[in-house]
Amino acid sequence: MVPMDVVRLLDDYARGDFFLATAERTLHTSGVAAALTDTDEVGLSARVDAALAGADVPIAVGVLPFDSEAAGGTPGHLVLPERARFAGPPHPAVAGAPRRNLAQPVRMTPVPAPERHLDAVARAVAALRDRGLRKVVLARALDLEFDGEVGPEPILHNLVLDNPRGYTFAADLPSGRTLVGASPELLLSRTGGHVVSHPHAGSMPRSADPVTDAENGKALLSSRKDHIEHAVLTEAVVETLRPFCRKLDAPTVPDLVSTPTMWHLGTTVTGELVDRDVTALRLAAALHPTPAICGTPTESARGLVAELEPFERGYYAGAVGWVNAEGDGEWAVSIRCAEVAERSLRLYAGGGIVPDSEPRAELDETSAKFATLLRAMGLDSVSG
Ligand SMILES: C=C(O[C@@H]1C=C(C(=O)O)C=C[C@H]1O)C(=O)O
Repeated sequence: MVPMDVVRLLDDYARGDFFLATAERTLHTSGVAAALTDTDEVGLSARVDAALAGADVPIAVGVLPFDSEAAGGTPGHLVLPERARFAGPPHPAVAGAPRRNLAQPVRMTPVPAPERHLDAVARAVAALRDRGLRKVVLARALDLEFDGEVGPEPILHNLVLDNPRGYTFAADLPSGRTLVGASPELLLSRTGGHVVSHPHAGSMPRSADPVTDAENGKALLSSRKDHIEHAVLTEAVVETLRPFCRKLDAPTVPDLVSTPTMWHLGTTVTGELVDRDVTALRLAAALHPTPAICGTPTESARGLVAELEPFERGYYAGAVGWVNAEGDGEWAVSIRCAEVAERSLRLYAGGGIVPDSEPRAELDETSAKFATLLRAMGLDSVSG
């Protein structure tokens, strides 16, 4: 097989396609041979297996929502494409490629207003204590409106240039909108019997000043609050994967992970499957929603999210990825992303709240997380 040129794959991406770039490979698919949409993720996974068995192009790509049981029922949505092409990773090949220019928005509206988010965090802290939760993840949105059409293509292009690591994606949604983003976080990958998850929790912003930047990384490594937030997550991932695995390893101390905009605590969990019939999609559905984007215990946290956030998350804080006929695949947590409509965009950013969380620091953390998308759009970070 002639290796595909990754730059061409990126240039070929157009609204409606699927694109996922990682440090190891790039995937671009186009066309729709079959589309499967279901609010039952385990059922969806079985339907995808059946469809893949007879498919000409034996891969399925798509998205899982944050909460398929939410009012309005956002379904999981997978497509068996007409064409699928893999290439090597975009970096370093794309280094030096020119950035694309985007129109400036005519309006930027935080949802809710920053003061309301501060209030929601304070209420979340109180609810954790009153209801006995260990953690909840609260998000906010930022709406950008434009005079003319804004396509996902230039945003994806700039995100790929900006993010040498992680999972940079564009996925078509059932609404015809596009989810575009650059997530640092691997929910699950499966290669043969080998599974990997790289959950993230605990955050500090990067800084342009090298001294402050190094201090922020160090502060995160020694923050008790962030280690608690992280331990809740790792425990849940290990517990969920354990029944599927005959061997499972998770280091007891997390790593310091960096993206161009954030520092995080991350733990690489690896395992060997008992049963190779369990696909990457099935495992992703079992793990999702992790405490990285929901909380612990899951159901109470999901309820608190619905009470305190004034919007539906849709496909933000869900999962994006692919699975093939062998059951291999990779699924990233769909964060650091935006939903792109014709003339508007909704960005999302959230953070884990534990009993020691400070509202102001949590608001600032979400502002820092918006920067992944804002930078790709040629905009400065928002404050507040
Ligand atoms: C929820 C988000 O990020 C998640 C929350 C984190 C945290 O609370 O420290 C860290 C990484 C992500 O798992 C987001 O970016 O929107």
